[in-house]
Amino acid sequence: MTTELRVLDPSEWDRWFGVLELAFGGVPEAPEARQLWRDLTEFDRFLGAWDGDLCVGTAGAFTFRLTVPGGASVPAGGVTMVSVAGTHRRRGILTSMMRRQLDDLRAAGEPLAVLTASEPEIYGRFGYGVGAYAVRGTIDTTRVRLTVPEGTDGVSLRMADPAESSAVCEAVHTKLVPLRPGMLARRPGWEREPLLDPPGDREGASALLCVLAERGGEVVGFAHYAIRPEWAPAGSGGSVNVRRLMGLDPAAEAALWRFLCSVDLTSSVRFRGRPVDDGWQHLVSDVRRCEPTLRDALHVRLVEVGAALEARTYQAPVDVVFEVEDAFCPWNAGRWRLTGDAKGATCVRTGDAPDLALSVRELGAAYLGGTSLVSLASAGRVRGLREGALVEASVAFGSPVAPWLPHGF
Ligand SMILES: CC(=O)SCCNC(=O)CCNC(=O)[C@H](O)C(C)(C)COP(=O)(O)OP(=O)(O)OC[C@H]1O[C@@H](n2cnc3c(N)ncnc32)[C@H](O)[C@@H]1OP(=O)(O)O
Repeated sequence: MTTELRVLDPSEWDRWFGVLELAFGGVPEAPEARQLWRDLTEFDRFLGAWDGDLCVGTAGAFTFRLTVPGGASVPAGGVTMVSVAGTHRRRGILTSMMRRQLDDLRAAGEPLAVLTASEPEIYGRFGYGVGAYAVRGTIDTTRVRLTVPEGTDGVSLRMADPAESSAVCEAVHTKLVPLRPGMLARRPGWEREPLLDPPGDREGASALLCVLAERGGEVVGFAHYAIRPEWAPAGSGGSVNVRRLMGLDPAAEAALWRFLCSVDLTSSVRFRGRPVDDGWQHLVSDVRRCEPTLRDALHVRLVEVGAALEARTYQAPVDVVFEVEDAFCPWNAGRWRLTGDAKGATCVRTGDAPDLALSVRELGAAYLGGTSLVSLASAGRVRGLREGALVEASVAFGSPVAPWLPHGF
């Protein structure tokens, strides 16, 4: 079988998107979601695999800038909408699309690729590591009490129309982007994404609601959520389903959590996709009754090892030689000397003896500071070759703020 891989033409989009929908189970996207994804499609960066005039594979890359430890905003391809038709699976079409995409990203000078995976097992073979995890949970609000920080009572709350308040919510998001590794600066149009609320996806819950947190007339946070009341069909007690919650300071966030935990006729708050170092864990009286569960969130691939490692800073001085294995992008393979600290870094080719041996996947996992090299070494995925090098590098790669991506793409 020969499959042709080419950039997507706008006239092909509907057929192309149909292949993606079918690969994801055949439930069609709601019209407003479909329209948004079409509007966000960057046609010169989206690929279709064709068997004659049959579309059999899809993959795209959004143009993002990724916040990295130290606060720099680094060009990153946001790999998305990957699928292969069921009739053509396991014949290497995904592999050929990943090959082409990483070559294209490299040619475009993007040192990083990121994605959120439908299944975590798919992308390791292409050099992606899990760079950020996220937490989901359910707070039993009949049993859990919150202790909020000073200043929380000074935050006022106001219900707002989600569409009308979109600009102020987006402004809160934009202010937070440089403060957390893993967050993405995106092109115009993405502010529509949090408002997607197809009735078919609500599962008995209300339409999207928005509450704004304000102080001195300024919006300092917001929560997007829906309520599934006690009497909703298939409900097992009323719940508040949090879609997004963001505050510019601890009091703003606590005010929003306190509000959501006290909605009448509900007995739980369900959330997903929260950062692993989220403040709620320390507000609650009983973390067991919140059932936190860890899940992979952002997968990171160093497209150019040298440029990527130079683009971030290091929270402690580091001077190590990595022996990097990268079978899929062999231009990265070999020895690299990373020298850096909190002010900056250089990462250059070297012939010196290696201090640490690892694959590019582990570098991707550790890159945002959310997964420690020591932890990876405990699973045999990083090998220390010089005494002290593993701890030195692991401390340096860490981040005081856990990486987080508050949305999918
Ligand atoms: C960023 C995103 O968009 S994530 C969305 C990913 N898409 C989906 O989950 C939609 C449903 N699934 C699909 O469309 C397809 O099954 C895909 C895209 C996951 C795989 O496409 P294929 O063309 O079958 O993959 P390909 O033949 O290139 O496989 C390459 C290797 O990955 C392995 N692989 C492929 N899919 C999976 C999987 N879901 N889990 C584990 N391994 C997998 C294959 O076994 C193969 O291994 P091998 O080289 O050792 O033989």
